[in-house]
Amino acid sequence: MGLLVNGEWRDKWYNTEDNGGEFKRESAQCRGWIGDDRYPAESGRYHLYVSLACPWAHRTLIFRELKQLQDHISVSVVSPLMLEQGWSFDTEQGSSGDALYNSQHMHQIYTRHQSDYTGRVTVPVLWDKQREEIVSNESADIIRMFNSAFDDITGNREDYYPVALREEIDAVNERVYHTVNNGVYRAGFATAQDAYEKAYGELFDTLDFLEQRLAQQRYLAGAQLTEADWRLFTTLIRFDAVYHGHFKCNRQRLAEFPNLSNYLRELYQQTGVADTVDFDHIKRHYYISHPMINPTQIVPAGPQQDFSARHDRHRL
Ligand SMILES: N[C@@H](CCC(=O)N[C@@H](CS)C(=O)NCC(=O)O)C(=O)O
Repeated sequence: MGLLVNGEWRDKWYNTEDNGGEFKRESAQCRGWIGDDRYPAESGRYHLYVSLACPWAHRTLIFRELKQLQDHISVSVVSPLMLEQGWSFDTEQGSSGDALYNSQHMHQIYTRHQSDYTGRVTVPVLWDKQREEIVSNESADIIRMFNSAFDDITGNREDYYPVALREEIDAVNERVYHTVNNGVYRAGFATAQDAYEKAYGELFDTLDFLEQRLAQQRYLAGAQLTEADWRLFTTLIRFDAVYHGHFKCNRQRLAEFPNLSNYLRELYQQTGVADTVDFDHIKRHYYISHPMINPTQIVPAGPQQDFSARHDRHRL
């Protein structure tokens, strides 16, 4: 685990000391947009680098399924283990290999984009095969592009960010991002008790709020499934297997929230979504890649979960 400094890899963990023990996530640096002059929407031109373990990358894989982009955007999957060299393409550990350049490590993709790149080497990455550069390494942007940029190519016009619901979606996203998506990391990577307790408190306040909301409406922004739901989904699906124990988010398990757990099963059962969920990668990534949290690197055998079980969301 580390970062690039002027194109050189340095093996270094997150610095929480300068922030009173709080984990602060760096902003993504590459923010290009499909549909702009540089990056026209074309079938076969773009490639996604993802980890099946990573909740941010997971969003992009879900949108690739929902928007039927599988034949238009190719994918490489990194190994679940993020160790001294960061994300790797170790096929023995479950990576698909780098389909474009046969690289060994993800940091080589970043230095191919910019030889003196400085910053963390994160997934997902949307890569332009023609210009040989990163279009975007921000999942929130990538799913917005996937939502509409390729509609003329696929003919799929399903809209997960409809104009009429944007204000509502943006408001939910804002709270869910800070307190849930990033909230579990703020709890898990905290190196001071008060920083951990703050993240823990905010996380469960938001889960209580969402549980209430889902008692009255089927989805986060109302009667229609939107981007806000998919952004929450990738954290919820990992909750009991990883965040509850490994990140100490243990006031209760997600399975103990009746509405959230039924809602989670409904989302999991949408066409194509179950294929994007890989608990082997998810569990091995977190429990092995963070030795300061889990020094034995033992991967827990449980919990037993069945997301294909019946849900009750039709009642709303
Ligand atoms: N803002 C980014 C965050 C992505 C991110 O932090 N990914 C994690 C994996 S879950 C990563 O690659 N971390 C490596 C690191 O921080 O060095 C996004 O949403 O796309």
